Amino acid sequence: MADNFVGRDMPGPLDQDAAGAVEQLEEILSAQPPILALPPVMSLRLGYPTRFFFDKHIAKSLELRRIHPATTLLDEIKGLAGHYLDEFRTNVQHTGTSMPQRESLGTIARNGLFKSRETGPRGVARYPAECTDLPRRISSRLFLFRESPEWCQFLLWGRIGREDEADPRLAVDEKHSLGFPVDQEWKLCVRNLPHLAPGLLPDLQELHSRSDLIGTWVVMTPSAKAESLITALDRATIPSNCNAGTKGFPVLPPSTRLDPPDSPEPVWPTILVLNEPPPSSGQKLPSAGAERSSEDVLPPTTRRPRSTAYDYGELTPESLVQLGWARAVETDSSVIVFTCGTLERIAIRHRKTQTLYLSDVIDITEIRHPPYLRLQVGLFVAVLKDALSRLHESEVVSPELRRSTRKRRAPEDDALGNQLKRRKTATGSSRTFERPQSAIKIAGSLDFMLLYMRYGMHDSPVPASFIRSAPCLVSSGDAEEITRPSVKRKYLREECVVVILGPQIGTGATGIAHKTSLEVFDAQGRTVTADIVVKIAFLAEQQQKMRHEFQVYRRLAAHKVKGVPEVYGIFDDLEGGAIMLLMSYCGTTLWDFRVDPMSYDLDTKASQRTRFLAILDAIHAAGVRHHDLRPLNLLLDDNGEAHIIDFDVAKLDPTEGGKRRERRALEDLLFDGVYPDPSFPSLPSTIASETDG
Ligand SMILES: Nc1ncnc2c1ncn2[C@@H]1O[C@H](COP(=O)(O)OP(=O)(O)OP(=O)(O)O)[C@@H](O)[C@H]1O
Repeated sequence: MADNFVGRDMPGPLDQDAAGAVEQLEEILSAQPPILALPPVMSLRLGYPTRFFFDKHIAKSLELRRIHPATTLLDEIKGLAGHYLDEFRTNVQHTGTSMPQRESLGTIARNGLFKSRETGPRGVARYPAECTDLPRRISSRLFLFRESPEWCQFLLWGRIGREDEADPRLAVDEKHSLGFPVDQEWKLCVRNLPHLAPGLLPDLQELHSRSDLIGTWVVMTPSAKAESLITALDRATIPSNCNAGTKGFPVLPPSTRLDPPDSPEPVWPTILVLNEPPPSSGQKLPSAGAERSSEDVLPPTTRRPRSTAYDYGELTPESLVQLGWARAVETDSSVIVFTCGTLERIAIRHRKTQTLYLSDVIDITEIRHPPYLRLQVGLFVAVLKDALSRLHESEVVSPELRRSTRKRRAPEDDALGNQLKRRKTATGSSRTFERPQSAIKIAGSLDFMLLYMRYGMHDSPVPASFIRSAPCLVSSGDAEEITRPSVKRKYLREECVVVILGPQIGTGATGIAHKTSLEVFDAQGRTVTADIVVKIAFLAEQQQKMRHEFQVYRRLAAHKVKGVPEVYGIFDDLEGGAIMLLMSYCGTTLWDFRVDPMSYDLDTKASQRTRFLAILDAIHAAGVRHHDLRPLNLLLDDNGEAHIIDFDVAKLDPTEGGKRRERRALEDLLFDGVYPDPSFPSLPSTIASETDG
């Protein structure tokens, strides 16, 4: 398990004296990394992932405003590696240390080639994951475990994010970072850390609790285009406006969010040449606090022909920088590495001046001063040092800005991925959700929606415009299918449903679920609100699943089934990319109510178990089989009322035998704690067609 990564000494030659040890280290770090070779693939698009939807909603104070060259950055990083190697040289404690084996680099490369078995960014990511194994061991030994006789693998590198798994058709993926080993409960794995430098343990624990992803790596597959993008990054211009195209919208009251500060003692002082405030974004916003704008709301004029169409943006130097920057804001990283396995650039995000400082281009297999692996040692030390030095500065930062990425992880088979294998998560908020029917009723009759994001790094400068594409099932249970209304040139404020997305509460195969506040005006002009849940789907398959799920809810609503979410419709993003299912909040999952986090025992009362079975009977009576009954889809609300959610793989008109088997499976789950591994999403077998008898 995760513990394996800690304290695993690499077998090495006999003890060294100080000079010999350093010499051996230098030799290891001078080795040239192998050349990356990937299996050929048919077509991969070097496009901007659909996450650009979220990037349009980054708070103004966190946006990228300026790019500046940092010609001394590589020297700074090289100097840092040198400093810690010198310290190692003078530190007598290491006598008796066995060296990590240089040969391990040899085992990953044959004839100077690193052959990745996988394709796309996954294949490229294997390269740093394995080639930087030694630099990671060495940097953690030099910086964190100064007295250790071992070269343990404490720093992990990999990809996270099952919540929006890497699109296999894309040749770029920005979700890579450093991380620490964790235990089953996602706590920093502190066993076998007796040699941690004094006083560091609480800091590491705090760092891990705030952000378990350190640094941002944007990985592209190697190609002439990827190389030209990396080369041209310093010529990228900042677009004056990359927000949604809505105009005349109401502005939310100012947020109380505090943005994280930079380190008071930057690891890269010579590169920070700018001290003046960031240039303005050039965008004119309506005056703040204009809760009720006198202007009409104007939907964007440039629209995608079909809002459900999933399309990648163009990957240009501008959008590549934007991609890395947005991810760094999300993970609160100061360092962004752009790599395509052949060329690389290191960038520093300076928060105060909203500036990205860009290093010179690094030719991975050619660079000699410093050699690539030595540069990596300095880089990893720099990333850690910066993150730790910012810890005490950012104590005041609102916990809201802490990342919401510690949700369901993508288990990839690299070191970080393996330990990140995790169930989908509900935050188990104690907040009580209200659901005044008046707000829902009014919203049910409106077709135009303004979406604001307000959580973490998001504070929409401009809301996105959405149009209804499926009806509210509460206003009319047996709602007719609606054709998407045509978009009007302008809307009065009272014609708009305002939704303000809060933090994620869970993720799954269909999309990302958020706590959301819904606001509309009533007939008297008063604002009425309701707390709801919104599930967002981006990819074409997700959207298809979501529309199927809606059809299932329609059937359930027509049969007046209680104990399932109330559904308030689907809205499509006018500028493309996303569709959203609006529904009622159903509480916390049984998984989160486990008696003991280490066990699979569920904490339910007899009456709740009976109620879950009664809900399933009603679902079956309506002619629906759920096909995915797991503790993550069984919820108890604040009043202890049972709910069954997640009908994206449900089937209509199932066989009697299928229904009986599903009921027995639910009984097993509720009474005997027998259920599928919650780490994994709906298994293909559960989606299989209804052929059973
Ligand atoms: N109406 C709701 N009320 C409360 N929490 C919800 C609601 N809908 C979704 N969630 C949370 O979000 C998580 C993911 O939602 P859901 O299961 O609907 O997504 P999915 O993409 O269909 O997942 P799966 O991969 O299991 O099919 C749930 O496990 C739950 O924690």
